[in-house]
Amino acid sequence: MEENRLFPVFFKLNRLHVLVVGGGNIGHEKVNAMVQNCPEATITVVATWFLPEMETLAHEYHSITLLQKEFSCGDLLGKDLVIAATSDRELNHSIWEKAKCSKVLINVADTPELCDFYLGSIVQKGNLKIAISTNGKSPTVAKRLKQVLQEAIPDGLDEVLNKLQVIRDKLKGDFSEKVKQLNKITEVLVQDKDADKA
Ligand SMILES: C[C@@]1(CC(=O)O)C2=NC(=C\c3[nH]c(c(CCC(=O)O)c3CC(=O)O)Cc3[nH]c(c(CC(=O)O)c3CCC(=O)O)/C=C3\N/C(=C\2)[C@@H](CCC(=O)O)[C@]3(C)CC(=O)O)/[C@H]1CCC(=O)O
Ligand SMILES: NC(=O)c1ccc[n+]([C@@H]2O[C@H](COP(=O)([O-])OP(=O)(O)OC[C@H]3O[C@@H](n4cnc5c(N)ncnc54)[C@H](O)[C@@H]3O)[C@@H](O)[C@H]2O)c1
Repeated sequence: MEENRLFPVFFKLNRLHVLVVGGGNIGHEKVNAMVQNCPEATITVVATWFLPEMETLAHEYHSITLLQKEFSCGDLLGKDLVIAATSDRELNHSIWEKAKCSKVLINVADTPELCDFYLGSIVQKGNLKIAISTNGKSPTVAKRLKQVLQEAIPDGLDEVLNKLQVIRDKLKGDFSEKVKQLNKITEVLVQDKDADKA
């Protein structure tokens, strides 16, 4: 079976500055995904025009800055991540070239082969977050799986996480003893249901 070799990480977008080039449907979708996860995400969007939905989003989230202009090299200065989401394939390619020269990580929305990272489909329940990737095969399946998991994960799990944090902070002893105790307490989460019935 073919394997997904992407390595998931969870960015703290309030500590990074993201440049999005393109203020149309896809630019809006990507910016919206970022602020839904991190309302303080620092995002600059450069585009020759913006969808009204993008303008509304920028009014709602003050860490979004809209710059109505053509993309230029200088837009990359001080940015940690870039998303090229214009409708112009050649332009997207040239943004990629410039980002590579500047050693900035880039996602090129119309060319998976040029992406240093993909955005995932995201399940969120309180403190829990699960990011899904289909290796770029089918973002629609990722979206559907998100809906399934969102329903399947009980709301009560967040309470479990909060209680476990309290226990974790209280546990004394050396590191391996702490790990042993936490594994014991959480054993119930992976207990075989059939074994319970027996
Ligand atoms: C998960 C999600 C996150 C997000 O965007 O926030 C995401 N795409 C979503 C939706 C979606 N995207 C597309 C459709 C239409 C149906 C279809 O074409 O399949 C739908 C469905 C819909 O909108 O309902 C079209 C599309 N997408 C890409 C291309 C280019 C290509 O494949 O060549 C094209 C063709 C463009 C064209 O034909 O013009 C590429 C990528 N899309 C990815 C992520 C990355 C791979 C993730 C993975 O590994 O699975 C990757 C590689 C790069 C990236 O964008 O990061 C988000 C779900 C949000 C949610 O959870 O609700
Ligand atoms: N990755 C994904 O999830 C995904 C999904 C669907 C489509 N796409 C791809 O994303 C791309 C964008 O699609 P869209 O629907 O958002 O397009 P769109 O036409 O709605 O928006 C294009 C944006 O690019 C901007 N732009 C164009 N030239 C520019 C320039 N020189 N400088 C600055 N901004 C410029 C425009 O001002 C506009 O804001 C398409 O190539 C499409 O194939 C990706």
